[in-house]
Amino acid sequence: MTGRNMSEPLIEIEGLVTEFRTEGGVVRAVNGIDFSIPKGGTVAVLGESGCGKSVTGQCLLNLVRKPGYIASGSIRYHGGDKPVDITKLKPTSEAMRKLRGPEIAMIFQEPMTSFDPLFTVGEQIIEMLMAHQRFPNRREAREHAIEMLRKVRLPSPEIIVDRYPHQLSGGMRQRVMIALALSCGPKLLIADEPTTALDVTTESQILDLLRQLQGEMDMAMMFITHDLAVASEIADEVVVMYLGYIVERGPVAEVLSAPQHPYTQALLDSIPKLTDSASTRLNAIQGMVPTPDQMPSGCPFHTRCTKFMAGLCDQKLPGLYESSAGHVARCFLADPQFAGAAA
Ligand SMILES: Nc1ncnc2c1ncn2[C@@H]1O[C@H](COP(=O)(O)OP(=O)(O)OP(=O)(O)O)[C@@H](O)[C@H]1O
Repeated sequence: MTGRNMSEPLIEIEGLVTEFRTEGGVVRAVNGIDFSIPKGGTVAVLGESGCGKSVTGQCLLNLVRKPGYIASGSIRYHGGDKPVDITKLKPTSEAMRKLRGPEIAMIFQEPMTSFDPLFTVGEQIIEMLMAHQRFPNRREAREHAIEMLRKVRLPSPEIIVDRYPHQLSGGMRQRVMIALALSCGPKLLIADEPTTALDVTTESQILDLLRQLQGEMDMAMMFITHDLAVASEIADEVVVMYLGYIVERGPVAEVLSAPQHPYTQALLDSIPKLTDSASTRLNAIQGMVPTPDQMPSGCPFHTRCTKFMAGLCDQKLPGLYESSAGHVARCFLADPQFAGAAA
């Protein structure tokens, strides 16, 4: 995190709703979410599979594929001369192409999806740089490509630049994908589970690398993960999603030390602690995330919640209640008025 003013937003998401048309009808994958990503800061978007994290990332790049679409809400980007609402741009427009890549880049769990197997990694970085007119000729673009490979701490970048993706190990490919994503100097990097497929040592090296590059390049990050430990390592703020809703949001230290939502508490209980003995059983969250076409009434989490209150949680959707500055949770138990009445 750089020393800049954390209140200066790079991205402001307001009331974002994303739907998919399916045979069974319209389902909502993202359900009216609001959050900001500060310039130079890192926000982790956390939740189990199917909670809407990746779709949120796709919305920021205006890349939601049919049968999906952004139904309402706004995503304001403040990285240029004047703010632009990404949801108002056509996905194929010139304006969107200028944002996607050079301003907002994305990395994924599986680097091979980012590469064309028929071209060397160097050629692919050079293509990206030439497409966005970053260099007058390919020779200078190649120099920059080698520089980027060096920046992601790859050994012998002058050799790796001429390698094909399949000639590299998983960890190396991940570094090359980061080099490709960062080659145009984006102001925001969306990282969608980039370390999930890696072993623990490589994961920790890639997280360190991302943190260092973020500081060097003064870049914001939206880090999508199902892993609370990873979120705690990398993020300043955390947004916890469940079935397309934000159920808790706040500074990472606050959310982890004083989680307000039973879902966040359950996620915390399900990760191993250093003090656990080898025989300690982890408390997996009971049941599974329902699909959005089977959205429970009331609170989306009530069907799995250990603190479920019949007649309330299954009837009414809780609002977002603030427990401390900037820390909110969508649970009646976090409502100071409710807590006061129950006491
Ligand atoms: N192509 C699609 N067609 C229909 N529904 C979709 C499609 N893509 C996503 N969805 C819906 O959006 C929901 C959220 O998906 P999303 O990929 O954002 O979840 P996620 O939290 O990122 O989980 P994962 O880590 O498994 O990707 C899914 O449960 C699904 O109902």
